[in-house]
Amino acid sequence: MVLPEDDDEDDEGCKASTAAVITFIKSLSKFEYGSVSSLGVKGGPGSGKGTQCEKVVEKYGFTHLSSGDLLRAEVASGSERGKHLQAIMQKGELVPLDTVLDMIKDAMIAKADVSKGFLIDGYPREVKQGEEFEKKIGAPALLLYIDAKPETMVQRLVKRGETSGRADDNEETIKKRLDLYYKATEPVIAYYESRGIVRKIDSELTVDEVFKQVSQAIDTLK
Ligand SMILES: Nc1nc2c(ncn2[C@@H]2O[C@H](COP(=O)(O)OP(=O)(O)OP(=O)(O)O)[C@@H](O)[C@H]2O)c(=O)[nH]1
Ligand SMILES: Nc1ccn([C@@H]2O[C@H](COP(=O)(O)OP(=O)(O)O)[C@@H](O)[C@H]2O)c(=O)n1
Ligand SMILES: [Mg+2]
Repeated sequence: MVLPEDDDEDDEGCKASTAAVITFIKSLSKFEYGSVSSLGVKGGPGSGKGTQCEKVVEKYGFTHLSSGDLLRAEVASGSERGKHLQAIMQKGELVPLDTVLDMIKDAMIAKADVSKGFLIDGYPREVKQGEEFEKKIGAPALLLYIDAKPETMVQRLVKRGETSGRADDNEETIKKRLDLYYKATEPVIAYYESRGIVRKIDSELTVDEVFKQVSQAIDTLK
C-alpha cells in the first residue's frame, strides 16, 4: 500500500475524515446502548433500592448501576476528584450533574454488548438531570418507584449505619438526604408519571413481598 505524503493538505483531509469516523462511531454507540432497555429505580434514601436491584440482577440478569456506588468507588480510589466528591456526599448534597451522568454513560458503554438491560439506581436526582439523561442516553422503559415512609427510611438507615461504614449513614446527614429527596427528587417521579411509565412499589413489606411487586412490573415489559 502506498501511504500519502505527509503534507499539510492531506493532514487536513485526514483530520476531517477522522472527525467523521468519530461522529459515526458515537452515533453507533448511542444506538447500541439506546436499544438496550434501561429501568430507572427511584425512591428515598434507605427505601430499599439497592436490596431490590440485587434481586433483579439475580433473576433477570440486568446490569445494576448505582450512581451512589459509582461515586463511592471514585472516592475509594483516592483521586483528587474523589476527595472533592467525598466532601459533597458527606454533607448529603448533590454532586454536579455531568459528573454522575458521564460515569453512568461510561459504565453503560462498557457493558452495552453483554447486558440484557440496565437498572439505573439513584439517578436522576433532579428533573434537569432526567432531561440530560434522555438527551445523552435515552428514555427509560420503566421507572420503579420504591416507596417507603420517611420514618421507615430513617429507621433502616440508622440500622444500616451500624455496619455499612457509609459516612452519610448518620442521623444528621440522613435528615439532609431526606429533605433533599422530597424537595428535588420526588418531582422527578411526577415528571415520568405523566408518561405512564412509573410503577409504584410498596416497600413497607418484607424484601420478598416487595420483590414480587417488582417482578410483576418488570414482567409487563416482555
Ligand atoms: N424490612 C425491610 N427492610 C429492608 C427492605 N429493603 C431494604 N431493607 C433494609 O433497609 C436498609 C436500606 O436498604 P438499601 O437497599 O441499602 O436502600 P437504598 O434505597 O439503596 O438506600 P440508599 O443507597 O441510601 O439510597 C438495608 O439495611 C436493608 O436491609 C424491605 O423491603 N423490608
Ligand atoms: N445521582 C447521584 C447519586 C448520589 N449522589 C451523592 O451520593 C450520596 C449517596 O447516594 P446514594 O444513592 O447511595 O444514597 P441516597 O442518598 O439515596 O441514600 C448522595 O447523598 C449524594 O451526595 C449524587 O449527588 N448524585
Ligand atoms: Mg443504595
